[in-house]
Formats: sequence, C-alpha cells, structure tokens
Amino acid sequence: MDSEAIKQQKAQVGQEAVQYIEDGMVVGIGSGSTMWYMVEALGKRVHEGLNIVGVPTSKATRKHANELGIPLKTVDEVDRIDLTIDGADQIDEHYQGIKGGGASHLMEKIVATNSTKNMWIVDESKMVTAFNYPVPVEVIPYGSTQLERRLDRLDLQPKLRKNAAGEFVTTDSNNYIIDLYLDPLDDPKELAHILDPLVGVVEHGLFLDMVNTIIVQHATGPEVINVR
Ligand SMILES: O=C[C@H](O)[C@H](O)[C@H](O)COP(=O)(O)O
Repeated sequence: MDSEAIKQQKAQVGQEAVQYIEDGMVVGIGSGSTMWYMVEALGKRVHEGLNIVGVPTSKATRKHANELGIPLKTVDEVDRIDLTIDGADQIDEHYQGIKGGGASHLMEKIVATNSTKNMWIVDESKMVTAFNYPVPVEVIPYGSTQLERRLDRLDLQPKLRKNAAGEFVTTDSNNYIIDLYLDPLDDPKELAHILDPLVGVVEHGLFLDMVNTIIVQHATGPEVINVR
C-alpha cells in the first residue's frame, strides 16, 4: 500500500507530465496508479480544448480515458505515436526499467516501441541502484507450469502470479504472468537474452534502452532526466 507521501508524489508527477503534451499530438497512455493521475489531468486539458488522440495501453486505461472524454485510437489505427507517457515499477542507475507490476507490460511495450519518444513518470521510491523488483514475464497459459519449472531450473526464482482468491492472474491478452524474484538482478540485458527465445514467453517487463525522459517526483519538486 502506498504511503500518503508516495501517493502525493504520484499525483504531482502525473500532473507535471501533462505539460509535455502538445496540441495535435498522438499520445501513448500508459497504465497503473501513477498514470491514473496523469489521465485525470489530461482529461481536464482535453475538456479545456487540447486536441490530441490517445493510444491506451490497457483495458483499465482505455475505460478511464474514455470516461473522461479523451479521444482514443488503438495502436493499429494511428500512423505514429509522438510521445508515450507511462509509469514504471523500478528504474536503475543506467535508466533501464522494470514494468508490468500491474500486468500491462505487453501492450505498454508494443506502444512504447512504436513511439517517437518515451517518458516515464515516477515517485522517488522507484529509483534504485540495482533492481530488486520481481521481473514480470507474460506467458501463454498452455504449458505455463512447465515453463515455470524450466525457469526454476535456470535458477530464476519464478512464481506464477495468483490473485487473492488463488486464481492465476490473466492479462488483457488472456495470458498468465510469471514473476522472477531476483534480488538483486545484476545484469538485466543478460536476463532479457535468456528470456527472449524461450517458447511460451510472450514478453518480459524489462524495458531496456527505451526511455528518453524520466520525471522523478521528489518532496522538493520534479527532477527531469533527459536520457537520450
Ligand atoms: O503493469 C503495469 C505498468 O507497467 C505500470 O506502469 C507499473 O506497474 C507502475 O505502476 P504504478 O504507477 O501503479 O506503480
């Protein structure tokens, strides 16, 4: 559960990020609790006359943005995405990211890789020296227990994600999630190389060499990091 201070930072950075959205843009809209605040702020600006098209990255974001009257298209209906704004679970000192704590990283990564620029917005608790957050891997349900065993044999500390009722969590694409409890994760690129070719893996939550700008919200104000 977020502390009040973290919630406040999420709200602040969500509101801050909207300033980077310009009239006429096609905007990728990420998912999660930080993005919830960004979507609220974007809804207000659209209501005031900002003319944009949003490309949501999850069913939850689509529903929220739709309720606020933000014009939406799917990733396949647009000819470009100028800027995608999204949250992150952790960002390391090389500005690599882990995403998918909310099981949305597959669609988020598809939208991100089709975007001219990517911005992540986070509260300061997300910035770490080395990753210690479970790496989410979206997998095809068929054979997922075998895949979990295989990842275990590779010593990757896998666990199929379940909800409070003990059921497998399903993603918006009707897949399962296997979380890899690696603490610390020393070499995210090496892990990505291990995961990428595995049969049954749809996409992992390592977002490597992908972000252009990060806004980190501190108690004292926002810090803008221009990465590339
Ligand atoms: O699957 C969820 C997304 O990758 C989120 O962007 C990420 O989990 C961060 O979410 P939150 O802002 O709720 O911490």
